[in-house]
Amino acid sequence: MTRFLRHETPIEGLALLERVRLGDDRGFLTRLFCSEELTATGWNGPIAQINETGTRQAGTVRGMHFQLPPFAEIKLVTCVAGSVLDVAIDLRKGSPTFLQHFAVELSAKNTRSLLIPQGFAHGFQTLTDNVRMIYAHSAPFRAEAEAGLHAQDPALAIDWPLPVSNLSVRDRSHPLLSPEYQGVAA
Ligand SMILES: Cc1cn([C@H]2C[C@H](O)[C@@H](COP(=O)(O)OP(=O)(O)O[C@H]3O[C@H](C)C(=O)[C@H](O)[C@H]3O)O2)c(=O)[nH]c1=O
Repeated sequence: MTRFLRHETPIEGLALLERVRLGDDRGFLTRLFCSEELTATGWNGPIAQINETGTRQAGTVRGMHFQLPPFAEIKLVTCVAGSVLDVAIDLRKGSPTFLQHFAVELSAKNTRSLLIPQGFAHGFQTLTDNVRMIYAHSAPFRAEAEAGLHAQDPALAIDWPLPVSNLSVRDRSHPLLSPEYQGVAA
């Protein structure tokens, strides 16, 4: 029995996964990752890292992050406490959906995860206090490969549901996109 139902999004390669919840009188079990199943849905390698973030206040935005090649990464993003608006932006050079984004609510309740291919920037806004996020990464963290877009860049036109707050110093410093920006090799 599959534990992940894949839902396509308007952006090719970016998939919304519904993690099937197995319940009984004690509660439930859902899988956060399954190499057998996820290979078929786009995760084509080992997990290099699994990270957790905790965010105290609603309205906080983390992002919009990506790693440059050769450390570009697939990310599987899951919310295990609270809820967020999760956003992935297509940065793939030549993509027909270049610079378009897809936004979806991830929450501890809705058992959704976003499977984000290489060539995308990722970020989220917390919709509740005390959010916990789990990320599986297909590439190791390399500070020298870190890059980011500004979450409030008018060129991205992301409609954050709450007033944006608590941007990190680094996230506040991401430059706005120039009209010449071509994206990243996917
Ligand atoms: C990603 C990462 C970061 N770090 C260090 C670097 C900084 O000193 C510190 C916080 O990193 P950052 O400010 O990039 O963390 P977030 O802003 O919460 O980024 C996270 O949220 C956004 C939405 C994402 O998409 C990132 O993948 C995810 O890491 O942890 C590590 O040591 N290892 C790692 O794998």
